[in-house]
Amino acid sequence: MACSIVPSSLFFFHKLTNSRYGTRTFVAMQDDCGAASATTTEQYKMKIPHVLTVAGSDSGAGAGIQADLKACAARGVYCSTVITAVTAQNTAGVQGVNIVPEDFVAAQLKSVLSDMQVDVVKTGMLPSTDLVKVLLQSLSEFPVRALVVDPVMVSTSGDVLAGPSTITGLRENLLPMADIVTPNVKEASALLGGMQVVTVADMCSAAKLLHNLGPRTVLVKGGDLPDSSDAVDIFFDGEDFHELRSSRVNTRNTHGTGCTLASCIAAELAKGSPMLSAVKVAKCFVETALDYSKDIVIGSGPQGPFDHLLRLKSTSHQSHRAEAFNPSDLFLYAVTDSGTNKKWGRSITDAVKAALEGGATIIQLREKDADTRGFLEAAKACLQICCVHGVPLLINDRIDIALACDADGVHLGQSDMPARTARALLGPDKIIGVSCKTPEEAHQAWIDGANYIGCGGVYPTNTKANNLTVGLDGLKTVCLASKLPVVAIGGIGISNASDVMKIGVSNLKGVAVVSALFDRECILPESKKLHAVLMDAVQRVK
Ligand SMILES: Nc1ncnc2c1ncn2[C@@H]1O[C@H](COP(=O)(O)OP(=O)(O)OP(=O)(O)O)[C@@H](O)[C@H]1O
Ligand SMILES: Cc1ncc(CO)c(N)n1
Ligand SMILES: [Mg+2]
Repeated sequence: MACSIVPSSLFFFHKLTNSRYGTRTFVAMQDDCGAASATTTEQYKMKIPHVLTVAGSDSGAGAGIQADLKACAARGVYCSTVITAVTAQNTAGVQGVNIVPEDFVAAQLKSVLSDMQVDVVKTGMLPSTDLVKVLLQSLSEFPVRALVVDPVMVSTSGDVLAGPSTITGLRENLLPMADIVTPNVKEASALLGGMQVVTVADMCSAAKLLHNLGPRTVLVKGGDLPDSSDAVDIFFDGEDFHELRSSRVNTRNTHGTGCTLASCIAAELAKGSPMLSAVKVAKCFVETALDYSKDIVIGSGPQGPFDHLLRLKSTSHQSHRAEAFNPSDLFLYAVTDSGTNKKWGRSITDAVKAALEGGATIIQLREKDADTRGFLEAAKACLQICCVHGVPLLINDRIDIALACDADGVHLGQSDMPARTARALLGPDKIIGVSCKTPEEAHQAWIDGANYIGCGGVYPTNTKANNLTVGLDGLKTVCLASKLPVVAIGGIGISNASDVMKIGVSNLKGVAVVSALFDRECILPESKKLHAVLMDAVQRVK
C-alpha cells in the first residue's frame, strides 16, 4: 500500500534514548488509510547535538574556528561556524588580522541561528565591543541552551587577538550571559584590571572575582602558569572550587588548547552533560590529544598544533604495529584449534605464545567449541600476548568477539557474515580475510573490501570436515585472478610448505597452518622449523 507523509500532529512519537546522541525521536508514518505502517516506512529523525562557534579563523588551523571544527568532530557533535576575523597565523605567531565587518557577522549569525537548531554557542575571538553587541542581539532573537565564552585576547605566543577596547564589552555585556567563561591566566588578569595571576591561589581568587561579574561558572586555565609541573585549572560554580589537575604533557604542540577545551565543553553540554562533567571530559580530551601528538612536527616556530582527530579508538596494542595491515604478516599464519589444545593438555595462551616465539607472523583464533564468554576471555588474553610480539590477532567468524576485545580483525568463510557487512561494522582499519576457492569468490572479496584471501584446502586435511581440496592448481588460479594478497591453507606443514611457495605467484604471501603447529607435542620447535622452511623457499623463488 502506498504511503504518504502526514502532518506532524498525526505522527506517533516514541522516545528512544541513545547514549551518543541523546534522545532520538522515532517517527512512524501512516498510510493513505490512516493505519500505522511503521514496519514498511519507518524513518528516523535524529537530532544531532549542535555547537555554533563564533570565532576567528587561524590559517595554521591549530586554533580558532579550525580547532573548534575538529574538536566538535572528535566529540561527535555538529559544528557550524560564524567567522569574526581572519588571521594570518602559523607556528611562529600571528602575522596579521583582518576583521570581518559587523553586519556580515550578523548575517552569518542569522543564517545559522534562524535555520539550524543550535544547542550551544561557543565564542572565541570577538575583536570589537560592537561585535559582542551584535552577538547578544542575535541570541536574544534566537535563544540557545548554553553560552560558552572563551575570552580570547592573547594567544599563548603572546600575540594580541582582541585589544583592550573589547574588554569592557566582554566584561559588561557578554560575561553576565555566559554559562561558563574560560580565561587563561593572562586573560583572567586582563579582565580583572591587571590583577596578578601567577599561582593556583591567585587563580582561585580570580575565579571568584570573575564570578562576581555574572557568569554562572568560571574556569581559570593554568596551561600557561609558570613553574607548574601539572596542568592545573580552577573551576568555580559560585559555591565550590574544584582544582582540576592533570600531568603536564611535555610538548611544543600546545597551540589551540584553549579553543579546543572550550569547544569540547560546548560539545559535551550540547549532548546534555552537566557543566562540571563537561569540563572534566574536555580537560581529559585535551590531555589525551596533547599526549598523542607530543612528537608530531608541523612548522618550525616555537608552538605547533596538535592532532584533534587522534585515533582515540586506537588502543595501545595497535601502536606496536606500524600499519593496519601488511601483507607480509601472512607469511606464517597460525590458526588455533581448541581440539588439539585439549588433546595435548595446554591452554590456548601457551599455544599462542609458543607459536609466536617460533616465528608465527599472525594468529587466528578459531575456537569452535568455546562458549562466547570463554572465547572472549581467550581472545583478550591472546591479544595481550600478540601485542608483546607486535603481531596481529584475528578472530575466526565472530565479529562480535573481535569488536568486544578490539582484535586486529576477522577471518570469514563463505557462509559467515559477508565481508561487506563486516567492513561496515568494523570500520576501515581492521583486517578482514575471506576464504575463497574460486576466482569469483576472490573477486567478490575484493569488491567487499577484504584485505586478504585464504585459499584452500590446498591438500586434504582432517581439520575441516567435507572441505573441497583445490590443489596447487586451484591455488594458483585464485592467486592469478586476484589483486589481493593470498595465504594458502589446508594440509600444509613442514614437508610440503616449500612446494606451495614454489608456485611462484607474487601475491601468494605465506601459508596458514593448524595441525602442523598445534597438533604437536612441542609447538615452539615446529614453528621455528616451519619458519626456516618458508624462509628457504622464498629465497629460492627469488
Ligand atoms: N602541556 C600541557 N599538558 C597538559 N595540559 C595542558 C598543557 N597545556 C595546556 N593544558 C591544558 O589545556 C587547557 C587550555 O589551557 P591554556 O591555559 O593553554 O589555554 P589558552 O592559553 O587559552 O590556549 P591557547 O591560547 O593555546 O589556545 C587547560 O585545561 C590546560 O590545563
Ligand atoms: C583565531 C584564533 N583564535 C584563538 C586563538 C587562541 O589560541 C588563536 N591563536 N587564534
Ligand atoms: Mg595556552
